[in-house]
Amino acid sequence: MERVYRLVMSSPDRVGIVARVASFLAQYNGSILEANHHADLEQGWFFMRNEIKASSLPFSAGKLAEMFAPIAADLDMTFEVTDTDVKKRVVLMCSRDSHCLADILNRWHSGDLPCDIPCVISNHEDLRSLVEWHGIPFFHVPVDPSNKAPHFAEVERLVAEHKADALVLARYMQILPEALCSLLPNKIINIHHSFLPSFIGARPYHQAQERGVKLIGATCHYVTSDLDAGPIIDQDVVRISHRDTVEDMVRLGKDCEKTVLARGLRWHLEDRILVHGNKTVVFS
Ligand SMILES: Nc1nc2c(c(=O)[nH]1)N[C@@H](CN(C=O)c1ccc(C(=O)N[C@@H](CCC(=O)O)C(=O)O)cc1)CN2
Repeated sequence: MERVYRLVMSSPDRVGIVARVASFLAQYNGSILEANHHADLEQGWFFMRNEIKASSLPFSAGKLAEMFAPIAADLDMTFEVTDTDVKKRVVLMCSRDSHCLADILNRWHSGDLPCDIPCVISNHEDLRSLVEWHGIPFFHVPVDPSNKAPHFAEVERLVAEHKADALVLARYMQILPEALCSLLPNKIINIHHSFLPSFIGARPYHQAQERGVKLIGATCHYVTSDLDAGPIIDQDVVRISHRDTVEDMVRLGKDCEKTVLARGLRWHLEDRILVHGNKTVVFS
């Protein structure tokens, strides 16, 4: 695959941003392979994402960031430069349900997810064999419901030890403390098994059954200390009827959860998600 640098930007909206960035890249013969931008007129904010052919530039991704910094400063712009040759290190977290974890591991194993998975952390032993079949270290870190602090201290230690760039909660069923959430802002991805903002928290399918809804769904979102209220990355829904039990919903929901999580993770890995406040712009 062609090595690409990704330049992801956001700033107060003004005329001339696209021209300034394009002229800067053209000045150094930068070949733009993909360009996306969006002006949020309500917020007065501008979002932009460029993919640049790495071999067309006479310098590294780090030098590109250094050369672009003065233009960003002039535009009050925040920006990031990433390099497709540098894979993100994604630590997965799970509990007992295997479908989302198995799907992510399979997509990674087949090369469909361009990331490294340095380890998997779980509060249960159930999924060890699945993870170790893929040759990935599995860490069982039990939770004492009366004192969860040791669990999360060990999770933080493992996250640091494995130099995680992102966490994926693949049906991990514990609420992360603020300290852990703030370690990786907008880099902890959760798959919640409801169409948020409906049915936050535990047992959303039971809540759906109780409410008598005709659609269930899944939501991939960034994790914050506000439970299931972080920036939404992707969602989808499945039709159900009065004939469906909670068990039917669990079965019908699994494909939806897997698809939504995989799509959300891929977009994160490709730097396609820009967060502003509690909302996202996704250049899918
Ligand atoms: N800080 C955050 N942590 C988590 C979030 C989040 O948005 N912020 N998302 C979840 C969501 N989730 C599943 O999708 C989830 C929500 C609530 C609970 C829960 O109440 N768990 C209990 C323990 C349950 C058990 O031991 O079986 C609790 O933590 O007290 C679980 C999952 C994931 N975390």
